Amino acid sequence: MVLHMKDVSFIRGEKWILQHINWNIHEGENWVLFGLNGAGKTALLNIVNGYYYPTKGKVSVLGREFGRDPIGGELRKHIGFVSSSLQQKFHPGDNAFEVVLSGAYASIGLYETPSDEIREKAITLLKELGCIHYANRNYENLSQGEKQRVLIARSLMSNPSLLILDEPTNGLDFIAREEFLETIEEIAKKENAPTMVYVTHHIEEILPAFNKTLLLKEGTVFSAGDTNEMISSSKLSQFLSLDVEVFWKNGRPLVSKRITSEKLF
Ligand SMILES: Nc1ncnc2c1ncn2[C@@H]1O[C@H](COP(=O)(O)OP(=O)(O)OP(=O)(O)O)[C@@H](O)[C@H]1O
Repeated sequence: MVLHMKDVSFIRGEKWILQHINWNIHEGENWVLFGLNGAGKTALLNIVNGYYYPTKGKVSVLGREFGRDPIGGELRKHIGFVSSSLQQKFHPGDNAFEVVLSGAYASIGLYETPSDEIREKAITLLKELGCIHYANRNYENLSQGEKQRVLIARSLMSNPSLLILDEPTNGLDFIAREEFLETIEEIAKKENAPTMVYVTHHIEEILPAFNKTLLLKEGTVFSAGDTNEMISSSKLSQFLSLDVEVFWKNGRPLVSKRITSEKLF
């Protein structure tokens, strides 16, 4: 089991941000975590990463139970994390190669001297992700799309068992987004691919590899299961409290608000 959450609730101040979350992720599944702004996605990810401790309930990540086993840097080495929120954290002056190398240590910044093997691995990943030609450039000067590719290479340095992609296409233009999604699809097809969790509020980004979806609404699980059942016109209309239609093209969904015939004329 990659993730096991049983009746997890989380309070901040007076506000219950998450309530009664039950979520199991098995090996071989890739999940979309879908929810509108303020649904609690970031809070849920922070619990998975061990940054927040649940107020109630049980959480196990990669077989380690929070509260029983030590959770920290060691666990985080097995969890790849790609989020544009990470981008501001790197030290000014670090180049793309150094950012990728730091993934081997799950650290922000490079504090150890990487072995030749680690350097080779970073170079291989930079090549695979099409970023080798800007490896020596200052990370902070790269475009959003370039930065996100570098972050994926960084996240794969430690061969993670779980890869979390937190709204990874933020700030990408259409072409950069589609290229980025192709890369994710390729990672999913690899032997020993990590289990992936893709967090988004954009339905059209749901790739065929993501066979499971959790719909999170106001801090609770609205529904969870096979993606084709979750991302259907009827389910999403209930979830969004808006009459919508879902169309599938090349294994990817598109959603639009249903227009009544009265409004057409
Ligand atoms: N420290 C806090 N104290 C009080 N409320 C908080 C705190 N942190 C988050 N919240 C609230 O909890 C709710 C869930 O926030 P969260 O950031 O997890 O949502 P999200 O689904 O990631 O949203 P978005 O898509 O906008 O990033 C929001 O209403 C937010 O205002």
